[in-house]
Amino acid sequence: MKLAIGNDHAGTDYKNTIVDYLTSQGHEVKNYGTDSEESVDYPDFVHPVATDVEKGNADFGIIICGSGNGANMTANKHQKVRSALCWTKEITALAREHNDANVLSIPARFTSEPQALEMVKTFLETSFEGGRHQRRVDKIACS
Ligand SMILES: O=C(CO)[C@H](O)[C@H](O)[C@H](O)COP(=O)(O)O
Repeated sequence: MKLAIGNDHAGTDYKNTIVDYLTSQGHEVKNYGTDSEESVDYPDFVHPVATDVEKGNADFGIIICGSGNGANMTANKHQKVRSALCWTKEITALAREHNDANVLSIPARFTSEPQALEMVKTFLETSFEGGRHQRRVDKIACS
């Protein structure tokens, strides 16, 4: 898969672990995140991920900040992006099954690293169920 990942200073360690895992699995990963722990502004590192997903240059995006909220809000400004803030494997599976999420937002300061990795695996392995959920997803967009 083609994946795009972005993070601020709160997510650098998690990003490195996730990128190592994804590349070891043969995924193509574009890293838009900061590689430092110096304080930065999360929108600068999230908009490029959302743009890639929106334009079809990435199958999925993964974004990481301290709470996951700022990154999630930023990504969801993009028309074709459905970014889900997730903190458990179960919520992550539902974000794919019911919401057809195409971006996973991880709250690095409120999930363990193994749990974040588990969420990434679940996100990529879980399919959208369609059916009644498609109708609801179609109603999310406002133009
Ligand atoms: O969680 C975040 C945005 O939703 C960011 O990662 C920041 O860490 C958060 O805003 C806290 O800021 P700080 O500069 O790291 O104290």
